[in-house]
Amino acid sequence: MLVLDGVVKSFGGNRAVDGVSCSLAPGRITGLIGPNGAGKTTLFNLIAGAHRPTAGRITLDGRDITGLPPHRIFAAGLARTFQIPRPFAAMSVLENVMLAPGGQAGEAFWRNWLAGGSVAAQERQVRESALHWLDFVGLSALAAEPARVLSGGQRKLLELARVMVAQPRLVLLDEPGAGVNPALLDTIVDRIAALHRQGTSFLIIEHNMDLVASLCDPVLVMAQGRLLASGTPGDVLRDPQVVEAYLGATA
Ligand SMILES: Nc1ncnc2c1ncn2[C@@H]1O[C@H](COP(=O)(O)OP(=O)(O)OP(=O)(O)O)[C@@H](O)[C@H]1O
Repeated sequence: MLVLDGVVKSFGGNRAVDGVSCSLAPGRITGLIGPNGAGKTTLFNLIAGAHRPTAGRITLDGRDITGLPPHRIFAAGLARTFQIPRPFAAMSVLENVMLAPGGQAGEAFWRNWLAGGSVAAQERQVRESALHWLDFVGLSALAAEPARVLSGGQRKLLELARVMVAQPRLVLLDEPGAGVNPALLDTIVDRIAALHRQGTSFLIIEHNMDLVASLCDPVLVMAQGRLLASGTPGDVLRDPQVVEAYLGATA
């Protein structure tokens, strides 16, 4: 569903992503692991349109999305969450979920997204959908609270609800397990698995190997901007090149 062909991103002389080619099959939860600075987040930024590739091509379901702005890529069915979610602290949890993604003027975005009807009817539709997804991630009881009361893990769940309102086919999650307490981590894993069963595909950057092993197959490994290995979680974690890349990065 997503194909990367020779994707490069240079920052000055530093090739943060150095010729990555791979394809993601639909219906999978693909993991993306690698030591700090390997280029994982930069690759996400390229796929989601936050950065323009220096070279290479990215296609989504056969459509060239290389260099498109984030809101166009989102509208094409690809959503992403951030490593450190920053909800609008003073707005309610529900209002945060109702916000249009990608810095769009909310009203105009949803008007294009939804078919016909009055503005009031459309707002009702977005609100109902937001409430549904809040319930799905277990945050309904906090809908009216300001987002500032949410813990790190709850903010991750809020982000998940927020992207699901537009029903993307492929979701990029940047470290869903980072800074999340063990009880909420189980909820996050369970919700991702449920969305996967309902047909959503995922690409997940994660350092928590338990999370990777329980959700992801296949797993892609990046090191120094390049794709180093891919396979089942068991295979890649046993791969001597992968072990060396991690040890080298911490040496
Ligand atoms: N906007 C930028 N300008 C300059 N250099 C950047 C920029 N973004 C990333 N880099 C560099 O690109 C390289 C890859 O960084 P990136 O954040 O993609 O790695 P990562 O694999 O996501 O790491 P982590 O696991 O620590 O999040 C690093 O050397 C980083 O310093």
